[in-house]
Amino acid sequence: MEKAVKIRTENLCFSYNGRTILHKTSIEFAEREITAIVGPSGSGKSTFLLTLNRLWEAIPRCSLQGTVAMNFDGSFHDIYREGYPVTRLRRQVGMVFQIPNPLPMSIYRNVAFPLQLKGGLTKETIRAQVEDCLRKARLWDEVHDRLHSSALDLSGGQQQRLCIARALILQPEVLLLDEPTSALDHATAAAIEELLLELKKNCTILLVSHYLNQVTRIADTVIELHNGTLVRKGEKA
Ligand SMILES: Nc1ncnc2c1ncn2[C@@H]1O[C@H](COP(=O)(O)OP(=O)(O)OP(=O)(O)O)[C@@H](O)[C@H]1O
Repeated sequence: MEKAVKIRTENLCFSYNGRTILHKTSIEFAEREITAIVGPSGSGKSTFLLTLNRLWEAIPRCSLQGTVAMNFDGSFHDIYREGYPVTRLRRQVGMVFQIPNPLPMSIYRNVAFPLQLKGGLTKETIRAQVEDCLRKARLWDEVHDRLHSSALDLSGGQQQRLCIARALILQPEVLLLDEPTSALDHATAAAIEELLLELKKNCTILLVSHYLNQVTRIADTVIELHNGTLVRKGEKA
């Protein structure tokens, strides 16, 4: 049976300062799969991820045309439709960046604050969920005795895992991961890959990766960014 579609782009075009990065990209991503996005450095993979959560809107002189629609609650929603709440989108679509971006606050608060912002939960529930996400991201053992020290003092690989934990805390339906294991040793990267395989039971995962072995190990589908357009590997742009 064909898998349901979670994300659909239609004629998606994107440019920075008049320079076209994505050109008439129409593609679908299946629900509860890991799709790897590959392609040469500088081809626009990270940019494509930004079009799926509207984060590019903070960058000056960018322009986007076309449609990005996601299936939430059984029907497709155009995420750029006037009135679609960005706050809801950010809860539904989590992201881990290529360069870790911990906030200048404690390890604990970095993971807890999206839940604190959402509100309505007891301190105990938040604490339990923070621990769960730090364990899933394979960071708990290294930080459980210094949760209230600054996240900025963590190593690059620890910061990367912290950002994975933060992305998990709201249980997003879509997870965008830009080279999430680039700063990790082999064993930790393998543990994160296992986590992604576990997460895809409930989550649609798009993974930008330069590691062919990783892509082969965990991706259900491979999409290549070629001449500004995303195509399934093996298809012609
Ligand atoms: N904020 C920005 N302003 C202007 N140009 C940008 C900006 N961010 C990225 N670009 C340009 O857009 C192009 C695509 O960049 P992007 O980071 O999306 O590529 P990528 O495929 O993810 O690269 P890599 O594999 O090296 O991470 C590059 O030429 C880059 O210089």
